[in-house]
Amino acid sequence: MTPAARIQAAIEILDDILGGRPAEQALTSWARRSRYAGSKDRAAIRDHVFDALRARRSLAARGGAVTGRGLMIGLLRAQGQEISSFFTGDRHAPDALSEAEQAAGRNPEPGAEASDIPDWLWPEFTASLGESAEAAGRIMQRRAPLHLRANLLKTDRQTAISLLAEDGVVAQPHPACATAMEVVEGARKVAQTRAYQQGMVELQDAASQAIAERVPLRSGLRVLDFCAGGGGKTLALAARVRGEILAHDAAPQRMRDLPARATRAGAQVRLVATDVVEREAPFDLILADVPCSGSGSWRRAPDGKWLLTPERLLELTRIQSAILRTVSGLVATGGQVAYATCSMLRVENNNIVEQFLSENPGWKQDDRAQWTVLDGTDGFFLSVLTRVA
Ligand SMILES: C[S@@+](CC[C@H](N)C(=O)[O-])C[C@H]1O[C@@H](n2cnc3c(N)ncnc32)[C@H](O)[C@@H]1O
Repeated sequence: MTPAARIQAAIEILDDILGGRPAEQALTSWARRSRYAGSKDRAAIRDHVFDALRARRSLAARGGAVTGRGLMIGLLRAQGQEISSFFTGDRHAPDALSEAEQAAGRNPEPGAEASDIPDWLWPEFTASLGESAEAAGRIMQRRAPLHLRANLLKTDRQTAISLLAEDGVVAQPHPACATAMEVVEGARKVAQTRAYQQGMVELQDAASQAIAERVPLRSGLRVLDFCAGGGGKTLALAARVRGEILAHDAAPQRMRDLPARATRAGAQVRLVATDVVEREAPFDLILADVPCSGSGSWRRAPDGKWLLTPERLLELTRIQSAILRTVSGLVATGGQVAYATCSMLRVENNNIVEQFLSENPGWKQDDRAQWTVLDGTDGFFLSVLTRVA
């Protein structure tokens, strides 16, 4: 496909997404009906679509319309590209710009629009990030870095970096924690490397790894990952100890790949169904990596930023408080709960913990940490709570 044909494909997919279809489904549906597209075409089109979605609001201002065409015109303008060399009207290329399209478009307004944050969320976003809000918004307009975790059950970070290099992937240590690496070259080759296939490295954001490193874990503790999902943090915890980590999720199908991933990683993980969690209690340590807005990882799933509503955010905070109450009943005196989100919003982080502590005087907070996109990671929050009475 020519560069112009890729842009036309991105326009069609963006229109599908703007019509309400989730981004991944829209991309898959386009790929199914466009068998002529090779893997490089699909990757380039996906990049266009995600670049446009991350900065949807400011690009619509630049391009003059909230349509696939408007966003791609805005994207090319933001990149300083010559639009007429792609919008030619030739076969498979987008139609040439009309006079109205040439005249439309403006620079985004400073604040929420230039930072690509919905207006309703801007007060909460600025209250959460303070003076860094606009800088954080701008960072989130660009792609997230690719991070790997060295699996300490099988290797160390430096050996992993050397092994990856042998297979054409250049990675360097990331300062967030001792296992984290950032891929600086060869990102698309990671899954083919021996280090990945032999379970020496896992794909995982550096702050997600930093949470697993900071949780007060030691061998011999009874540990439950209560919201295990695909098991990214379960495996990172399991890599730190001898003995098993128990994994639970209210949607157990989310954990379906976890046993195979654990075997590949050499980790001991046991899945626990919801109806037997209480029978397994009390635990010494529970990680509650609760469902959240995902505002810390909107670079990876940018349609989440535009689909979030005030009502959904409120509902999420209620779910978060309810999960924290549930897990607090599953640890004995002296036991700990590590509450975590991949959000940068106060309402899902400090506010939930403060409310829990005010309602539960037998608990105290022992540790708290926050990572934002300004740290070169996704945004994450961790609070370690101890049952003292
Ligand atoms: C942020 S994700 C977990 C990500 C995972 N820990 C990781 O590192 O890959 C939150 C998970 O919580 C689960 N969940 C939602 N409500 C829950 C509940 N009431 N109890 C337990 N898990 C729940 C969801 O199914 C989802 O898999």
